[in-house]
Parts: sequence; structure tokens; C-alpha cells
Amino acid sequence: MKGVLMVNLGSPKSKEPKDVKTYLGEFLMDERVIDVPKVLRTILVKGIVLNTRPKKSAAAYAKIWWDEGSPLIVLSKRLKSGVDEQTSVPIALSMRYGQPDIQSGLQELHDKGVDEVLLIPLYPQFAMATTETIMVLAEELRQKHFPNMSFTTLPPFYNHPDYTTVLARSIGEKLDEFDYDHLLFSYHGIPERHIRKSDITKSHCKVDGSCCQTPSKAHQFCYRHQCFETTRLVAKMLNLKEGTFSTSFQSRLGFDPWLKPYTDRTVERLGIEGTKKLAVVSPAFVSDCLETLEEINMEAREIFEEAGGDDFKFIPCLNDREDWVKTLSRWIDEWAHQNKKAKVS
Ligand SMILES: C=CC1=C(C)c2cc3[nH]c(cc4nc(cc5[nH]c(cc1n2)c(C)c5CCC(=O)O)C(CCC(=O)O)=C4C)c(C)c3C=C
Ligand SMILES: [Fe+2]
Ligand SMILES: [Fe+2]
Repeated sequence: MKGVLMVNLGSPKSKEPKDVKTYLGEFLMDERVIDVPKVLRTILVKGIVLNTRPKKSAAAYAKIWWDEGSPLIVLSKRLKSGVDEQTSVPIALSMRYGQPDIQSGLQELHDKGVDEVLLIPLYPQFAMATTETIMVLAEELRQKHFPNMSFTTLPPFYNHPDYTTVLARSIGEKLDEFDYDHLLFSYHGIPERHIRKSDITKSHCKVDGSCCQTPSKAHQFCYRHQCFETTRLVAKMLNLKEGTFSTSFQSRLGFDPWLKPYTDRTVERLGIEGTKKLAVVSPAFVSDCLETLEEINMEAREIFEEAGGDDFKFIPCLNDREDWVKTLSRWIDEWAHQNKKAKVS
């Protein structure tokens, strides 16, 4: 029998520093997130980051936490419920870090008699720190606990017309209410090193101005290319004029070079250079979370206003919008009603 496991990033159990510390410990000790040898990662994470970051992060979580819990988890659950109503295929929801974990999601499906699983990493663009780590952990758990299950993974949908249509519509609806000067597409950043590591050609990705525009099979796993493609396709659908939109990367951590341009500096520059009305969308996430509700809608807004901007419009993620729920449900039904691989790329 076929079933679906939707997987998002996950959040701490509560906004208290001790729970944030447990969550950050699991997240940052992932070798696909902090990708240095284990001894160095342990010193970095347990000896340095976990001594200071949990307090700072907990204060940020406290600003966005809802009565029902973490927005990311609540919104992921709403998305799952919406999809449940549209399809008869059994669906479970898991988080890569924290609860509900991937093992319990697979167990839930197993208990319903599912042995063919469509894994849906809830990320439009591929990254080692997101899609790949989900696939690797799910496969480890399969081999250990569910050897009779088989997996198919939904490919990154950054350029899928169904996805870009829904994203463009969600942005267009907000821009209709707001006479914007500039639309910023702000994606979560990753260290530049991750791009080179994921380059299957070992020579294409230079992380410069041109490699992501030059066709290459490396782009199947190039987060940077896929982010710029999402922007390009959506900008085309919305008929945006050159110079009225741009792409940037947020949430950098540590001292390594991360993908540029950085969102905070871009927002500040736009304000200083005279942009008065700025709209920001974050298409690396399908559910609103700390990175959109606090970092964009609070921090970036403040930076923009201090730099001379007047109006800042935060464009929410797709969350449980009806057209997004319908799109995901249709992809699931297409997969469930064919014999082989998911027909979604
Ligand atoms: C596209 C999605 C994401 C990528 C790529 C990603 C990479 C990445 N993140 C960190 C470090 C942190 N990220 C944090 C929060 C966070 N990250 C994502 C998504 C991606 N991360 C989401 C959805 C969230 C929010 C979770 C929530 O509960 O709402 C945090 C925790 C908050 C903080 O302290 O800032 C850290 C730390 C690294 C190092 C990385 C790539 C190497
Ligand atoms: Fe992150
Ligand atoms: Fe590239």
C-alpha cells in the first residue's frame, strides 16, 4: 500500500532556552549542517554555540511563538490536514529535528500497512542541509526498522510550473494591495562550501556571477541555481520589470562565507538608496517560521525603516493556502495512481 511522509525542518519543544538548546544541539550536530569533522563540530557546537545561542534564539522564538506552539509545526500540521482532506492516500508528518520525528512518522505509516512511501521534503530547493539530510536519515531508519518499505522522493519543485504558479499568485495578491517600489526574494542562506560539495561535476559551481546561469547537470543539486530560478520564473509570471526585484540570502551563522548578497545588507542598502516601499517574500520555506516571522517581518523591517524606508510588506509563505494544498494533493494522487516514479519533475 502507498503512503506519504511529509517532512519539515522542526522546532524546539517550547520557547524555553533549555528546549531551544536541545533542538539546536540536534540540528547543528548534523554533519550535513555543520559539515566539519566530528571532533571539530563537537567543539564548535557543544563548546561554543550552545553556550550562547540558545538564550538569543529563545528570545527570538518568544516573539513569534503561538498559543498552539511553534508556527512552523502548527502550519505544517494545517498543511497536512488540508492534504488529508483532499486525498485518500495515508499521510504522516515528521520533522527532521525534534518531534514528531521521522521514525514515528514511518511507524505510523507502517502500522497502517504502508510499504511504498513518497517522501516529501517540504523545501522547494535542494540543499545538503535540508533535502539530503532528510533522505539520508529516512534511508538509515528504513534499513534498521522498516526493511520491507520502499521510498520514492519528490524532487525539488523550485521550477515546477504548479508550484511557481501558486507562489506567483500568492505574491501577486499581496502586491495588488501594496504600491511597492521593490520586491526582494530572500532565501535562507548556506555556506558557499555546501554548493561546491554538492556539485556532482566537481568543477561547475564557482559561486560567482555566471555559473548558475550556465546550463549544467550540477544544477540538479545546486541550491543557488535553484533559488535564482525560482525568482526568475516567478518574476516572469508576474511580469516584473528588471531592477524592481532582486534575490538575497538570509540567516547566516558563523564566520565562513555564505551565499551573497546578504538579506540584512540588501535591505539596508535599498533603504539608503531611496526605496520607500519594500515587499519581501521568502520562497525557501513553505511554512512561516522563525526565519520569516522574526528575521524578516521584525528584524529586516526595522533595518529597512532605520535606513530610510517607509513601508515594509511581509509576504507570508504558502502555508495552508487552498491552491497549495490542492497542488500537493494532486502531486500525491498522480504518484499514487502510477506504477513507478513520482511524475512531478
Ligand atoms: C531552506 C531551508 C533552510 C536551510 C537551507 C537551512 C540551512 C541552515 N540553517 C542553519 C542554522 C539555523 N537555522 C535555524 C532555523 C531555521 N532554519 C530553517 C531552514 C533552513 N535552514 C528554518 C525553517 C528555521 C526555523 C525553524 C523554526 O523553528 O521556526 C536556526 C535556529 C534559529 C537560530 O538560532 O537562528 C539555526 C541555528 C545552518 C547552519 C544552515 C546551513 C548550513
Ligand atoms: Fe536554518
Ligand atoms: Fe551554480
